[in-house]
Amino acid sequence: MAERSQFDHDRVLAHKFPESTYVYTERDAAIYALGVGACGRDAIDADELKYVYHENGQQSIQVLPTFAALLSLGSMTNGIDLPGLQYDPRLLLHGQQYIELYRPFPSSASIQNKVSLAGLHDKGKAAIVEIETKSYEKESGELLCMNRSTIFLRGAGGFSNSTRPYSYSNYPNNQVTAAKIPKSQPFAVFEDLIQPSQALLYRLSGDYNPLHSDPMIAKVAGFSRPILHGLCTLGFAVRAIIKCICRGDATIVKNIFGRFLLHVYPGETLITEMWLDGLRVIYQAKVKERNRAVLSGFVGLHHLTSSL
Ligand SMILES: CCCCCCC[C@@H](O)CC(=O)SCCNC(=O)CCNC(=O)[C@H](O)C(C)(C)COP(=O)(O)OP(=O)(O)OC[C@H]1O[C@@H](n2cnc3c(N)ncnc32)[C@H](O)[C@@H]1OP(=O)(O)O
Repeated sequence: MAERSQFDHDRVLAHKFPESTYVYTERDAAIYALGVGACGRDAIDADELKYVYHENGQQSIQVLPTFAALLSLGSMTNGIDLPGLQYDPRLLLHGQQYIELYRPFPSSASIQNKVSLAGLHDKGKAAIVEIETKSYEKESGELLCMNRSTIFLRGAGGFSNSTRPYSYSNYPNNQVTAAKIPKSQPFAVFEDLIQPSQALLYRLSGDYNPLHSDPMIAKVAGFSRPILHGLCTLGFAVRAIIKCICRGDATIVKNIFGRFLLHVYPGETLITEMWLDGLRVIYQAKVKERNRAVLSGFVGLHHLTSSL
């Protein structure tokens, strides 16, 4: 545990994160799409070929909305650097991700990321850090998306007074809350196999955390073998929602929230259950083999498709 004397609330809140740049091309968007299982069951999938190939003579490939999460990764590849917060990077887990999309992504772009601290919480056994990243297209200066990434640092809690554990956040509590899963039958269910090599493919999109590829590191972190990236699981679940609820039209996705409840092993089967609640899709993803929920959240839509 970090020593209490090292924690200085004012210093932490005054901390400035460096801006980061992220440049991507169509190739990156296609590798990402394959990494989250697009066309994984059917190489000519009518809803998904457009994410990996210039189908029907289209000028550029389309970009999945969850690609937005990669933009926030750039600011964290060297770890989370907060004054007074010490943690073992091998025990880091991704806790939650919230994404707001302001317009569809171009198939290639140069992005400027502005990064800030959105939250910090002392949970005793763990510290929770929330990082907000606003991503602007360099050429137009337009804001493309906002990501809020919640990082769960096991063993790094206890840095504040235990009778009044430190908790700070700079956004409304009701903006992102764990989704309440309805008791009713889901509106739609989608089953997908996560290939045994999925994490090895997904990491090529920029998250090279060895927790997802190195058996020894995975053991140190408490897992029997390397686990799947949380954002890969999120990509699978949102792709299922785009297929089943958006009828393949990803442009109607407005925002995305997911809480990672439990790790996923590559090679497992993911079942995504979806419920419609107005313009919000509540979802839960379960691992079939262990019958355990691993991810839950919501996807907000601009409108419903006419065929629903
Ligand atoms: C783009 C940005 C990228 C960022 C870098 C990411 C790098 C990646 O390479 C890393 C990954 O992808 S890791 C893989 C994905 N994540 C996971 O597999 C984690 C799955 N979840 C768990 O194991 C547990 O929920 C666990 C361990 C997280 C929590 O379980 P418990 O220890 O049992 O916690 P619990 O006692 O239930 O709760 C303690 C307090 O913590 C809050 N909390 C719990 N789960 C949370 C979660 N997932 N996210 C945020 N907060 C969470 C609880 O609310 C509780 O607080 P309180 O007592 O105030 O209610």
